[in-house]
Amino acid sequence: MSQFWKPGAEKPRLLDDEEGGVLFLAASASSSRLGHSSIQKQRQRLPVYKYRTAILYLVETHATTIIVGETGSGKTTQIPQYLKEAGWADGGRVIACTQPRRLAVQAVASRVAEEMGVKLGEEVGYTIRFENLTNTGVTMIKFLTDGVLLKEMMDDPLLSKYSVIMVDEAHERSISTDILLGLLKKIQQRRPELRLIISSATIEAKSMAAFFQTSKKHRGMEGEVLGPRIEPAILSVEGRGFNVQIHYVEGPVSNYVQAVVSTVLLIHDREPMGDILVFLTGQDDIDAAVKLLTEEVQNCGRNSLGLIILPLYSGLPRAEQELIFAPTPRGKRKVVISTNIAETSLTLEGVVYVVDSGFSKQRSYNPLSDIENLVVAPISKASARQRAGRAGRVRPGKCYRLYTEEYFINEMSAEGIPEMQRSNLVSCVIQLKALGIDNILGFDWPAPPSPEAMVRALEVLYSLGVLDDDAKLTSPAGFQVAEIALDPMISKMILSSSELGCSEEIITIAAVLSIQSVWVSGRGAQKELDEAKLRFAAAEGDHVTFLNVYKGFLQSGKSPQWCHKNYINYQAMKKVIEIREQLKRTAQRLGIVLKSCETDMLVVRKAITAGFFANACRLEAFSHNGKYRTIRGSQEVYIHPSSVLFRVNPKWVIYHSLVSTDRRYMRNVTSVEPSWLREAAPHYYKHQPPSNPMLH
Ligand SMILES: Nc1ncnc2c1ncn2[C@@H]1O[C@H](COP(=O)(O)OP(=O)(O)OP(=O)(O)O)[C@@H](O)[C@H]1O
Repeated sequence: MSQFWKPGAEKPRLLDDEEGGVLFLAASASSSRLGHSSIQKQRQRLPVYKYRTAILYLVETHATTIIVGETGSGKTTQIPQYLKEAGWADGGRVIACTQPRRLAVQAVASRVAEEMGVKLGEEVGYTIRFENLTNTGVTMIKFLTDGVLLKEMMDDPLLSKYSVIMVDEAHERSISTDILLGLLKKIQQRRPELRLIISSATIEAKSMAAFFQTSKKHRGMEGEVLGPRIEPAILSVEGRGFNVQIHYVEGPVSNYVQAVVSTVLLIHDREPMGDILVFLTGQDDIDAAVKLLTEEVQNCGRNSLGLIILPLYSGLPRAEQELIFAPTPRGKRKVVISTNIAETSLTLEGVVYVVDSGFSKQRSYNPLSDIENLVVAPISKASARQRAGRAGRVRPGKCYRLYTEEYFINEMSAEGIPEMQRSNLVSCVIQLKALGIDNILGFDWPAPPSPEAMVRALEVLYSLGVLDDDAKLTSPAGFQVAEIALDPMISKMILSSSELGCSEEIITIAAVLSIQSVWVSGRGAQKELDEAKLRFAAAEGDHVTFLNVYKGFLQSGKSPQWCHKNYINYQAMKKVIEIREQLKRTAQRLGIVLKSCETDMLVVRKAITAGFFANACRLEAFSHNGKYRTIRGSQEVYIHPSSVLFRVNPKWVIYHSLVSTDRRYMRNVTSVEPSWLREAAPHYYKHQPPSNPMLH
């Protein structure tokens, strides 16, 4: 291992072997078996405990408190409890703590309930989309995603039941977090008694403080200043849990999936027991790594029984995701191979080793071409630290970075670019409109998006019939699209399917589009996979092919063997069923009639066009290599090799998303008629007169 790996120069800041040993022993038993007094002792050992009084004082006296503390210092699990102990949840008030990700919401809520010795869903609860485990009048601490808190604002614009709102992991700067920060600043001006805590491991505290600095004081009848101090307080929590030794590769890695597999095997062969958490980019990488690792373990005659290999990504069914929390059986080692969904707030008790590929899938958006891509891109130092922080939470750990130390120091950016500035803003604008924010261009953002991106979003929403001439939500379509709370293009497709009589089919398609892929993307079986796809392939394209796969899955009695035989990802299909059920409930709530069009795929394609007309492309005349151009923006794009329309190259297509590798590829493609585009969005294509060759 020493030839490949070089220990990092960074010195451990807190390493107390004796204490580590004690905690290790305690935590190696499942924490549910820990006594209450043990848990209380653990709580008091966390670095944040020393700051309890300071935190409570600052929250009492300041409208906004910014807390910066190393990962594992105890911010997420402890601060809400301190607030509750200090009375902030008295009188029916609620303390909210937001997280960017659902998995973290559930995990942290159940940990805090356990620490408080209460049943989850009572004093401590959580809400994520489609799932509310709280008890009104009883729940005092509520964990929720920032997206859910935004949704709550639709019914209660001032979030009046909350006394303190803690926006956790603010450094992630997801679109929802940024919208939330902007809106909370507004709410504070109307509700001086509301307290905000912005917490993160690495946040740029000064710029965040500048954002929350407001000159507007709350004054009483006599002009006296009322309420807490309006300039934000900044508190830095020193110290972290346990030491994490960082190792870097000596030279750049050419294939990170392969490198991940070799590193896991090396750890398994040479390092003492302890689970491994690997960070890769997405489902395809993860599936490939799981397959490769399983084969390696079997082929090399290693003790395969010793390794439990678990994938983790958002497209996995809940039950599968939760396997990562199960205690590792004695004598075995768990390897969790994950996207960045496990990057923040999660504590996996057994994890001692982290392997960091240095990459993640990130959105990138060019407002001039109006093209949004999902690209595999290098992570920031902030992310790298979060990833390393998943080890060393209940005992010392090691992190293996698949990049060089020089790269980390000199080339990796300190923070990621806020999602707001690298995304298509269609969903963001609709959310703000639904919350009654009319002057979107003048909204006070923590990091303003480009005006071009805003204008593009307004234009698409207008063409989708979601906004009217005054840029207000239309009724009922605009409000319904906002209520469905998916990508507005998908929501519009669902609404149109109701009129076209194919909502059953379109809801299935919407569910499939919400996961990364229904196919097994293993290595070395491309030919078999292609053959399997042919069995389901529909001439109309990928969307109708998904309907064939779904039908086949139901006819097989949802059989895992059938999936295996047909190179279909069984877990993904279970997730499709799960999401489909949720969408059905939403559709019913909105009064959408669930109806099947049976075999009439023309209406299905029309409904898809009604949502995705903005993603239309035309095959270039005389193109022999399948080159398409987008209608708006005239960008060069190609059909992705995974599409059933690859090499078929119909003249007109629409796509669901783009990925960039050597070229820009369209994923999930369906052939359409140009006349449907004009029908679906006359405004959007109004600059493309009938005489324009692009629309013929
Ligand atoms: N489920 C759990 N099982 C065992 N210990 C846990 C669990 N959850 C939290 N802890 C302990 O509490 C510590 C603090 O966790 P917490 O999530 O509050 O930290 P944090 O400062 O918010 O870190 P991060 O920024 O990484 O979320 C962990 O390092 C760990 O020691």
